[in-house]
Amino acid sequence: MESMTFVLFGATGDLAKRKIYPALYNLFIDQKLPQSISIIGLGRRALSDAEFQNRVEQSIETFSRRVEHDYSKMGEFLNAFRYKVLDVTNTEDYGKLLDFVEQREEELHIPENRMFYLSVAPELFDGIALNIKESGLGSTTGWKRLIIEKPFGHDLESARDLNVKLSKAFEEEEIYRIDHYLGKPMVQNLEALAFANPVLQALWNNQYIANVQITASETVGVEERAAYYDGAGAIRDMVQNHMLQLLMMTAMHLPKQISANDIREEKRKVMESLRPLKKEDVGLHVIRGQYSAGEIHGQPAAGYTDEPGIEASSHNDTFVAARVRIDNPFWNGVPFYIRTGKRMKEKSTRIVIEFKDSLKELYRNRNEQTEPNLLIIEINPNENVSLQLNSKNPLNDGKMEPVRINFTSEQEGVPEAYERLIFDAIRGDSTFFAHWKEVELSWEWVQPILEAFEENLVPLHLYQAGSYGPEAAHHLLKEDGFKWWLDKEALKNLELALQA
Ligand SMILES: NC(=O)C1=CN([C@@H]2O[C@H](COP(=O)(O)OP(=O)(O)OC[C@H]3O[C@@H](n4cnc5c(N)ncnc54)[C@H](OP(=O)(O)O)[C@@H]3O)[C@@H](O)[C@H]2O)C=CC1
Ligand SMILES: O=C1O[C@H](COP(=O)(O)O)[C@@H](O)[C@H](O)[C@H]1O
Repeated sequence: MESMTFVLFGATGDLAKRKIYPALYNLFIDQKLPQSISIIGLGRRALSDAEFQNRVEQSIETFSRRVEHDYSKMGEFLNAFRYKVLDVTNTEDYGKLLDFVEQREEELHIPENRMFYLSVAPELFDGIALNIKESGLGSTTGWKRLIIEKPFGHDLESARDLNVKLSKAFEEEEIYRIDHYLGKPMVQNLEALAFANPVLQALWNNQYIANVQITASETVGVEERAAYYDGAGAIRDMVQNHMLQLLMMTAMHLPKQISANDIREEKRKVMESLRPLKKEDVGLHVIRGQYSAGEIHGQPAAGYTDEPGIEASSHNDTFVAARVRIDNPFWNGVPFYIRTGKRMKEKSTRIVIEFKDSLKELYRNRNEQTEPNLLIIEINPNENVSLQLNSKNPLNDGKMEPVRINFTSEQEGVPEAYERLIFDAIRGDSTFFAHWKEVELSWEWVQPILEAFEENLVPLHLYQAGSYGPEAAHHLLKEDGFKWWLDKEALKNLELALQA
């Protein structure tokens, strides 16, 4: 792996502490960092190198999935870290930074390979990129890369504007837009599931699939992020990025080659085939919700408008469900349902693929009932793939019952999303980062929804904290003759039936 400099803007922030340092540490332990690496943390507050290294160590002790007890390893790791005060709006500071980067490159015999990680507020992204270019930090004889955090814009126009500004300093191939869902092992495994298994590959189309359901439900509420979340809502926070990325990963078709460009090309094709929504019709296909007071795991939970920092009159969406149509020959006629919400009954990110049930009538004529076959891909908190089939139970008079076959189970020591993504960026593999075209097409699809919400054209359904979201989200599927699969209660019933 090539030696490099890793420049971290926002080195004193929350994301650096909780995700980035633990990820770098685990990569180091697994020998997945370059032999020579100079890591330069930047922030406004004054810190010595020793104080900074101490903070990094504390963050690893608190947040890393593992800590090695061999202290010399920790010392070796921390030795790569230096800290510089830099106000991102002060152009002079970038000149000083360039001098320091070059000095470290010389000391450590590192070629001019420079990674710039922007872990700062999004309104600072474009200014930093421009200053990197103008200061000469970006003029390297090696490579340069930019890792950028979400959110990428606030709507279609601001995202396009940001992209134009970034592209003055970095080529598209040099920009790594993080969507941490793309770093989750089971999301990365979607590619293998659909493409490396001929049995599934043959069924991956509208001839066999009745509908696809993508759920990301959370039990947490707005927490300490009122200022950001109340202006973003579930639609910007989850749907525009994570949910549509999951949809792309599920609906894309076998590329000519398994390469970053070919996979991105297939994802782009999916987004280009999404049936656009008209602002006036958004209410027919999209459900908007907000949590009211309720109970989570037996504890009382406040309603959204009673949360600290949220106005009593807020109409912000904490829940969104939508029916998405993909107008291409593979998916014509197959609704994709997406659903995400805060303060719901359970934490569960999963994709359920419901297969067509062509034998249902045959069995119904014999007074027997079959359940549809389901492929269940659990992403978080459990990782699992299972298939639900019908089978006769010899202990129950040969009655037809659904059985589930599990293919994978939780494994110890699986790298976290940030570890995988930072590792990929270090070796220049952009497969699991969001390409600008995907981001732009996602904003294009979401834009009428933003406008319909803004103009209150879509009712805001209240749902109790600790529930499965508003009833309207269930009606959305009922209209098409379907239901949401495998909310935990349903799963429990299924297991009880199996045990009986
Ligand atoms: N935290 C999280 O879980 C997640 C965060 N993100 C994204 O990551 C990015 C960082 O978030 P987070 O770490 O939570 O933010 P924080 O507010 O915790 O940290 C912000 C960082 O930016 C630095 N900073 C602010 N202004 C300046 C300035 N003018 N010049 C130099 N440095 C500055 C701060 O340094 P100092 O205080 O020393 O000035 C601090 O290190 C954001 O884009 C956020 O949307 C994305 C997903 C999850
Ligand atoms: O990006 C975000 O994701 C988290 C949910 O992530 P997960 O990995 O726990 O599923 C969400 O809570 C947060 O609001 C959002 O910004």
